[in-house]
Amino acid sequence: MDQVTRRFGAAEALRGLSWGADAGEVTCVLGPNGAGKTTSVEIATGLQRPDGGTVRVLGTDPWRAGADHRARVGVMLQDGGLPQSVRPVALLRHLSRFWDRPADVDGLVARLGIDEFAGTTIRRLSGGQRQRVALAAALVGRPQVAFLDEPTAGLDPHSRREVHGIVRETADSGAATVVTTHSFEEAERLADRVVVIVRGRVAAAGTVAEVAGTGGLEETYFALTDRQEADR
Ligand SMILES: Nc1ncnc2c1ncn2[C@@H]1O[C@H](COP(=O)(O)OP(=O)(O)OP(=O)(O)O)[C@@H](O)[C@H]1O
Repeated sequence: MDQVTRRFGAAEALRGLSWGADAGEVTCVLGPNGAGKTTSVEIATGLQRPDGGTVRVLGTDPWRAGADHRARVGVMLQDGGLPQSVRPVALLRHLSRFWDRPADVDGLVARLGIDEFAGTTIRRLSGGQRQRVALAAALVGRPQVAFLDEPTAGLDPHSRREVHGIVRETADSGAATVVTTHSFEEAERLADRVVVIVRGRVAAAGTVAEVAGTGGLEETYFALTDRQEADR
């Protein structure tokens, strides 16, 4: 996306935001609460329309994109948006039928431990369980681009490890894989590239080594965000 702006009333959520993600790479998007990460993911997936700037995903404007484009883009949002009264495996099987070559549902179910709560409706799942179903739902169509909004937030260590493996494999299979996170450890472990968003603008972008420099990602992050806070 290039020079994207988005305002909500008087609040400028995105103030000329420009960043990209390449195929075959994990791009981790970091930034304080309210920086604009979710807004930019929702714009990139066509769920919100930007006020200004240019957005292209697989060469297409996501706001105007049709079903063919949307079938090639996987998205996991923070609040899930899953149907509440369905059981998880039934949901994933149902979704998998939208694609000619879906992912192996049984494999995803086993890896994410979804079989342990297969008989429970989504309404009654714990937060972390629901999140694992939302991740599987985002990836079941083997998307060429995956937007995963805080996929590991609140997950237990085993689930987090499994999600890291799945994210890596998604990128290795060729997908541009965008992951928002508040975890430096996660970004350092997973990311090929890092984008730091502060108050609706990109404060730093590049490989982990480029952004982290000699001091490490955490130190760089605090230097960038403390400075921006001081600029308010
Ligand atoms: N629908 C809306 N109406 C009004 N303000 C909104 C709306 N959506 C987002 N905002 C505001 O836009 C800014 C960016 O929010 P966004 O959710 O993109 O942040 P974020 O970086 O994803 O934060 P977090 O780390 O908390 O998930 C915030 O100030 C938020 O209050």
